[in-house]
Formats: sequence, structure tokens, C-alpha cells
Amino acid sequence: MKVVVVGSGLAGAVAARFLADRGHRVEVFESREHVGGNCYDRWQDGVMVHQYGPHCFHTDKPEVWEFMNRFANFRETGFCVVANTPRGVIPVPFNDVSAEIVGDLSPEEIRELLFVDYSEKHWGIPWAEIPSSITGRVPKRREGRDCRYHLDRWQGIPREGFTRMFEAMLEGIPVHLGCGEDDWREVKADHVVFTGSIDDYFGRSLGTLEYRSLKFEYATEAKREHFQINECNRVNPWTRAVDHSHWLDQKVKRTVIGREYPCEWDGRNVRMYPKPFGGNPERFQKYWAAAKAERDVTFVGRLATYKYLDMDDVVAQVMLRLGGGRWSAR
Ligand SMILES: O=c1ccn([C@@H]2O[C@H](COP(=O)(O)OP(=O)(O)O[C@H]3O[C@@H]([C@H](O)CO)[C@H](O)[C@H]3O)[C@@H](O)[C@H]2O)c(=O)[nH]1
Repeated sequence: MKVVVVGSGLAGAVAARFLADRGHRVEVFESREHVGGNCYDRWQDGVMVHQYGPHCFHTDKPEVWEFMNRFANFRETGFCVVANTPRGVIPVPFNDVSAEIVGDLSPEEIRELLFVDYSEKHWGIPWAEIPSSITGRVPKRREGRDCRYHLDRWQGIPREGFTRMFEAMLEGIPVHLGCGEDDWREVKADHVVFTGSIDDYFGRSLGTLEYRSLKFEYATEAKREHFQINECNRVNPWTRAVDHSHWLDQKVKRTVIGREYPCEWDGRNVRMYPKPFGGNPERFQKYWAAAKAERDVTFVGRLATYKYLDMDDVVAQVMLRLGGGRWSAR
């Protein structure tokens, strides 16, 4: 069977590999000039930099971890995040170490200190309007002194970077970079795996789905003790600063610091976070109903399913939808 995969980010690359492994003839169409989507990394001043913000792979799903390890040698490590709050710099999620610095706090006080300012900057709306699908992601008070941001059984990053991992995943599969939005439609295929924003598939005929985006600033500065500092305050306009030399534990004096400034997706920058408010959920449901009626198209990934999915959930979603024996959108 001939399959066209639209997009070479995580969903697209996993889908392409999954199908090629099962004997299908796969061709990938990518609008950017590189594979890997927002996981793309590159080298700057000798430091491996995640171009579109920090991506730590973390999972409790053995089949997902096994799949990813076919394409990369992972440096298995957990990353610790601290928050720069009006009461000092503390580990986030809030744990016993945080409590030693600012005193033990009630859930409401933790929410005020760590989440309200950050989330309002990140999402651009008042805290009270941020839906529970987002606030539910916010890690609660954690007992103990484990300062890793995620507690999943497996976590880390590819030693040679995500870009190299994607290249390995796509080995032997034709990939077209820098494509126009509709180039893939010219190819006659038995099936399409669409990983772009679902409204693009339908020519935005039912309205445009909105996203939050980020403006990234990269500066070469002195190496820092902390891997990531979340700005949980109103003083600094950026939400987080990442010292990229920590990915590979690079012993450097100078490093690359990436700062993230939240903004709206405007059609020229990158779609980063689906916005589950402001009419978008209703708009998405209309597109999803239309998607269900499409024969021989599978919609997968964060953009096509308009869901705030973690990386491992994307891999699991692709495996389920393509391995479940059905080809149509679900
Ligand atoms: O200090 C904070 C942190 C978070 N929030 C709020 O929680 C929402 C979800 O946060 P998070 O999952 O961290 O957001 P994101 O998907 O951008 O994070 C990815 O980056 C790394 C992580 O930062 C470690 O490098 C992680 O692997 C991914 O989850 C957030 O949108 C805020 O609303 C907060 O308020 N304050």
C-alpha cells in the first residue's frame, strides 16, 4: 500500500517508521526545512540546543520506550526544574526541599506562588479562565526530596540529539522538506496519515484553530547551576530559561541559555500549544466530525487531534491508531 505521511515531527516520523516496517511504501511531506518538528535540536557554540524549547522524553509505557530505543542511545537522566518566585528559588513541583526554603504551604498558596503568574503569562488569560485540562497537568504537592520534574520510570534524551534520532527513524523513507501546504495532495496514495493542524487539512473552512506560541531567545552566557528556571512571577516576561549544556551534562564555562516568551500563534511563528478555550474546542469538534467521515485518512499527533499530548502519548497514539487494524480517523 502507498501511504503519504504529512509532517515529520514525532507523530509523522513514528507513523512513517511504523508503516514502513509493515511493508508499506511511505513518502513523507514536511513544510519545514528539517525533520523532527518541535523536537528539532542543533548545535550552537558547542552546546546541543533544543530549538523549540526543552524536550525531555519520559514514559511509563514499556512498548513506547522500547520503540524509541531502536533509534537512539538515550542518556537516561531526570531533569530538575526550579521556580524563581517572589519568595525565593525553589524546586518545582513543590516538595519537601521547597518547603524547607519557603515553609510548608497549603495547596492554595502553592497555586498562587507557582502557577497563577506563570500560567497567566503562558496562556494569556486570567487563571480563573484556564480550563481544568491545563490546570490538571500542574504537578501537585509532592512528598519527599526527589527534585526531578517527571517521575516516570524511563526518562532522558538521545545522546546524539533528537534530530539524529528522527533521521534514524526515517532512514530509507523518502522525505520532502520545505513543502507547500498542499504538495502532498498531488501524490496518489491509498492512505494518508495527517499530522498537521486538522483545520489545515480542511482548508480552515470551519474557522481557524488557535494556538499559543513561543518566541525563543538564545544567548551565550555563563554556565548555570540549574537546568531550567521557571519564572513564576510578574517581574520577568519570559516563562522559562533553559541552560542547554545540562542535556548532555557538558562541562563548559560558557553555555547557551534559551528564554521563552509566550505569544499568540500568528500564522508565521510555530504552533505550539492548542488552546482548549475561546471557542476552539467547539470548532475542533466540528473538524473532528468531518475527519471521521474521511475515508483512508488517519489524524494523529498534537496538532491533528488538537490535544496537549506529552511525547510518549503521541507515540502511543500512533501505535494504537495505526496498529489497531482500522485506517480511518478515530
Ligand atoms: O512552574 C510552572 C510550571 C507549569 N505551570 C503550568 O502547568 C502547565 C503545564 O506545564 P508543563 O507540562 O511543564 O508545560 P510544557 O508542556 O511546556 O512543558 C514541557 O517542558 C518540559 C519541562 O518544562 C521540563 O523541561 C516537560 O517535559 C514538558 O511537560 C503550564 O502550561 C502552566 O500552565 C505553571 O504554572 N508553573
